[in-house]
Amino acid sequence: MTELTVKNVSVHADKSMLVDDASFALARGEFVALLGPNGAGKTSLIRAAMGLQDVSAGQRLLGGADVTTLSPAERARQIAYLPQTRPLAWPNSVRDVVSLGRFSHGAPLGRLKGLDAEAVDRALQACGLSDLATRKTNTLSGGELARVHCARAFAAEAPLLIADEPIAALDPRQQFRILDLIKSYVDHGGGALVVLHDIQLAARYASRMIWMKDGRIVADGPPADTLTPDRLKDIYGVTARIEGTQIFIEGAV
Ligand SMILES: Nc1ncnc2c1ncn2[C@@H]1O[C@H](COP(=O)(O)OP(=O)(O)OP(=O)(O)O)[C@@H](O)[C@H]1O
Repeated sequence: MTELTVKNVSVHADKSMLVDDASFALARGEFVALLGPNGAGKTSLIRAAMGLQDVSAGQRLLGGADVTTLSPAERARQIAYLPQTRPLAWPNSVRDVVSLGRFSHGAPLGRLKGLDAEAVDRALQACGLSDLATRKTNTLSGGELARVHCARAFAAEAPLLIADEPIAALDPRQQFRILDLIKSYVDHGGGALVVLHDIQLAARYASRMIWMKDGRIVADGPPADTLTPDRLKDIYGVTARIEGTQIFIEGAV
């Protein structure tokens, strides 16, 4: 079932067109990679899709309802959002940060109980953080912190997840770990839209790739159909060879 539908959405800021007539849908059971060069409009599009950014045209439907008619908590119960910038101003414990994922369920501040506490425990365990639950977040490595942010998103136990560059600045093992966690979430019935700059990893994990350039979606489909040397040349301005699942980027055009 399609949970999130974006129809002919455009976003302007001042006189600039950030997103131009974009349409896509995200359903449960899909791992969708959103790709495109810096400044293509990926973050603007996903923020618009969730109703966090005003649009100049188009519709955003979440579970059939216009997102703008849903409260922030109602939206958060349906879409867990892992933004690109994830400030943690205070050195809270890992468990407290992951618990933030339950606020959309009305969980109170302080120690969580019952179903909320169980959801936090499940998210900590899924992300391999049970042993780090009492650690302060300012003592963690970048890879551990990335897993904390994932766990916070998973703790919401929302049917959809939107993650904006969740593997930026992580080493290869940590990148696989995060993408494996998202894959497992999808295998268990979630739907994920993930902004990625690593084309190879996107092709390996995604069931669908949405390609953006200059604010427009220029292709949307399985890697086998949409990942081509011509696409990489058009979108990123690079020459590339593709052999099976291997992508060899040879240089700038
Ligand atoms: N509020 C704003 N006012 C003016 N321009 C903006 C505003 N927000 C974003 N932009 C511009 O819109 C363009 C698209 O930005 P966006 O963050 O959506 O791109 P992106 O594809 O997510 O980029 P990246 O891969 O670098 O994160 C950029 O050129 C950015 O400078």
